[in-house]
Amino acid sequence: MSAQILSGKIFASEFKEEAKKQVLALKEQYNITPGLAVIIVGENPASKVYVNNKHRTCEEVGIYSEVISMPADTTKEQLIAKIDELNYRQEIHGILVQLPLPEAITKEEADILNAICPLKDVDGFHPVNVGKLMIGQDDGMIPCTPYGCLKMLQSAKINIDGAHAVIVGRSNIVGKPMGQLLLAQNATVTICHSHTHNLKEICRSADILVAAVGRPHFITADMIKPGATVIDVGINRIAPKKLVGDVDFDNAVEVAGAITPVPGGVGLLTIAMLMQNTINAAKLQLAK
Ligand SMILES: Nc1nc(=O)c2c([nH]1)NC[C@@H]1CN(c3ccc(C(=O)N[C@@H](CCC(=O)O)C(=O)O)cc3)C=[N+]21
Ligand SMILES: [Mg+2]
Repeated sequence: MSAQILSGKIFASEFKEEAKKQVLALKEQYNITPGLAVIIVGENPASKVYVNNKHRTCEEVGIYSEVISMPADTTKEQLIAKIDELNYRQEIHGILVQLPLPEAITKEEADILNAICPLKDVDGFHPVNVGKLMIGQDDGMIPCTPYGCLKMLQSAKINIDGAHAVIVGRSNIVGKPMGQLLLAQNATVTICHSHTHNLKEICRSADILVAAVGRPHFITADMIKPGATVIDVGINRIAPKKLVGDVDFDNAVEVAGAITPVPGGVGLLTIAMLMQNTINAAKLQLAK
């Protein structure tokens, strides 16, 4: 039997509808429009596509959005000065610095992201928000991709409590926060990576398998337990117009119980949750 396809398009439109309602309610009750500022440094073509998608989605949901383009030779100090300006602007509730940064300032990434006020950190990358997620304090920002994956699992009524969740990949953006979120929902969590022994056997014991490796077709059908839920977080551009995930979808779909496609999967959820985080940020700032 072929797996249920977990369509990012359908879940994202559900989450965006929820976001729209909250935007209207904020307007009605407090006369506030959530505002998002996205900073893009340099000329990365993929980044431009993503930033445009974010801007368009803001319009769709009713969020005010500003895209701030800075030249590739922007210094760390100039970028932090811009972030600081946005930290102080009341109508901006969320700040996102699009990654990757140009090579010249890649090494300063931590200092740059730490300059964002944690209350406006809609990526959830600031150490304060990472810490809040770790200790289960629910007034922080949750990174958009894992947040979207969790919301999708809940919306699809896939059991998390007591399930074995195996995450392949230990990045700060996906693997680690995904593990914390699933743990908070009472999953038994295993995080695997490039040094893991017996990867295939561990993956095969997963009820929920999250692939966030960054290698095309890394997860093959023989690594999947029949009936398992497979979430593919990979976005690998293997040709100018050809995007594939980390999962060998065509074969995996015959084994899994439910599976996300690429494209049309988790990427769309990521943007939808950025909308939700901007709204959450506006609500948090209202309370302060
Ligand atoms: N500070 C920061 N925050 C991010 O959240 C962030 C970032 N930097 N840098 C790059 C990654 C990547 N990312 C994606 C967002 C949407 C899609 C998406 O919408 N994908 C669609 C279409 C993709 C396409 O066709 O190009 C899909 O999968 O169907 C993908 C990837 C956010 N990122
Ligand atoms: Mg099947």
